[in-house]
Amino acid sequence: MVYTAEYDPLCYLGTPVLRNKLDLTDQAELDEFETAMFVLRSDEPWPEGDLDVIHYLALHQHLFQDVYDWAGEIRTIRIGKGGNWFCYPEFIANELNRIFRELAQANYFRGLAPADFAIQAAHLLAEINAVHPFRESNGRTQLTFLALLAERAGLPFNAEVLDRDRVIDAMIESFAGSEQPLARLILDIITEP
Ligand SMILES: Nc1ncnc2c1ncn2[C@@H]1O[C@H](COP(=O)(O)OP(=O)(O)OP(=O)(O)O)[C@@H](O)[C@H]1O
Repeated sequence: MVYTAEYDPLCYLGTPVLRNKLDLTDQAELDEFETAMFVLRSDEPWPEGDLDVIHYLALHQHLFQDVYDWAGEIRTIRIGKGGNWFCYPEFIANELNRIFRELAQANYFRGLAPADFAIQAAHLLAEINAVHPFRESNGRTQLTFLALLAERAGLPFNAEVLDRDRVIDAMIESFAGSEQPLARLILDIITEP
């Protein structure tokens, strides 16, 4: 997805297309390549870790290692979407440390009833989305991390519930301060059909 961004050295000069390992300068071709690599890497075992910041970065690195040199690295420019600006780069590391420290303090939402897990996970995802640590591919990393979190909490993860428009609408609402639609979505994902 193309972002609102300042001049970006990560892009091919004069274009919004991100430099990539295949040197694709056509956005549609890059999207196709990105999707194919994501599907392939998602199907492999994911990096081991402790559900902390390092683990989160490693997940992005794993999923997008074939596409971008900077996979797994925190972005260095300001970006936004639909008029919403995400965390300024100079604050990202601190914000991530805070968010994941709070996750550890909440014992990774283990032992919660599904409805409570959904509320807590919605808040977590809303916060990670507002930070938007990577230059690109934040959405897929967020959902992969959610799957990992659910698995570690012993809950199912029904990926077929993931309707793209519903996810985006819920994330946008969460950015505006209303986390209820996102919690509802997560509850549907972790509830046995
Ligand atoms: N206007 C907005 N305000 C806040 N968050 C948004 C907005 N538009 C999209 N998002 C969220 O940003 C994330 C997408 O980020 P990004 O494009 O980096 O990831 P992606 O994996 O490439 O995209 P996608 O999840 O759309 O495939 C998703 O969670 C999406 O819901």
